[in-house]
Amino acid sequence: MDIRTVGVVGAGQMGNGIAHVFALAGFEVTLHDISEDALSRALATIEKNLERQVSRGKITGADKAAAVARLHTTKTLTDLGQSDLIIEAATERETVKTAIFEDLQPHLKPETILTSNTSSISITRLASRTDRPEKFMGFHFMNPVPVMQLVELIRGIATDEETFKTLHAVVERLGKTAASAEDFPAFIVNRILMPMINEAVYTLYEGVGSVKSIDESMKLGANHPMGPLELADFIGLDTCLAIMNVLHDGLADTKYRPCPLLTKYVEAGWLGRKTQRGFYDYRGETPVPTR
Ligand SMILES: CC(=O)CC(=O)SCCNC(=O)CCNC(=O)[C@H](O)C(C)(C)COP(=O)(O)OP(=O)(O)OC[C@H]1O[C@@H](n2cnc3c(N)ncnc32)[C@H](O)[C@@H]1OP(=O)(O)O
Ligand SMILES: NC(=O)C1=CN([C@@H]2O[C@H](COP(=O)(O)OP(=O)(O)OC[C@H]3O[C@@H](n4cnc5c(N)ncnc54)[C@H](OP(=O)(O)O)[C@@H]3O)[C@@H](O)[C@H]2O)C=CC1
Repeated sequence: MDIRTVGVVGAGQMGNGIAHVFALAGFEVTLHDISEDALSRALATIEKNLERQVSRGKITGADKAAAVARLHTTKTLTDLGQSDLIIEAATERETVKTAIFEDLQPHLKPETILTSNTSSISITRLASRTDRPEKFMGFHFMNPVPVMQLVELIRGIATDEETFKTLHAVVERLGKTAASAEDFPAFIVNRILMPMINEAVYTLYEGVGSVKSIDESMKLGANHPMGPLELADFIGLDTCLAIMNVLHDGLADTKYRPCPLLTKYVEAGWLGRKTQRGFYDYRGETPVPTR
């Protein structure tokens, strides 16, 4: 199937990155969010990140202008109905995602492919709540989307070969690399990455190290580009906790138990960069560790 028009649901950090790379690659993109604020912030972020690519000589000013012209926003979910491809990138909560697909369904063309950018939730279960499980897939981008090369492709039990091939070709058109993962909790990247982040939070909780020493250790001692706590703040602590809960519930192994300190930060509303406070406080000039 030839994909030309793309509807992105959720204009948070992933939704804006996904809209950015699709518009730059020549797709017509409509970005939806329930909040007007989120839509304006997303457009401002996309403009800033495109400008950064222009200033580093990665794209031209004309590429940027053309990408911006291909970007549309809406608060009305049904405006996405005529898209060839839907990418759901709303909050990591199954009830939120299921409701979005249910609301969209009556307005879709029969051939529209549905995908979710979920970090962890069962693709088979999300697909089973739609009228087209054979045209449903996990389409997992990494953060920051304009920079990261990988896209995980996750088939549900009913996903057909044509859908897989179509999305594989879309990933190539974006200039990214696809990796196939089976539909088990958190797939590949987060099955490995999130327990490491959770272990870093336990290391902090048990007083083995401070925020600064844990992050410095992993940056300088293991050559990670960001320390695990800095990365957790970057991803969003609510998303990290949601993924750990899916691993814990789905694999029924105590090794995936979310650290109580991670739960506490989320309960405080300290969700990381997006709320300006997490393992670091971002309200000043430079990030200050909170422990
Ligand atoms: C939770 C999930 O479900 C799955 C996930 O996504 S897990 C998270 C996966 N992501 C990671 O692990 C990210 C780890 N961190 C990194 O790789 C790096 O710190 C980083 C790429 C984010 C930033 O790198 P840095 O060297 O500190 O910063 P900086 O020099 O400003 O940026 C590096 C490059 O990225 C570009 N860049 C950074 N953010 C960007 C953005 N949002 N948009 C466009 N370009 C961006 C910069 O322009 C720069 O480009 P050049 O190399 O051409 O100069
Ligand atoms: N953060 C990361 O590093 C990665 C995240 N993901 C996945 O991407 C998805 C989005 O994550 P992320 O962008 O970080 O989250 P954010 O919290 O940044 O953004 C989520 C956005 O979805 C909006 N939203 C909530 N409910 C609805 C709805 N019913 N309809 C439309 N929009 C809605 C939220 O609005 P409001 O704020 O008003 O609630 C918010 O703007 C999640 O499934 C996450 O697991 C995948 C890869 C990496």
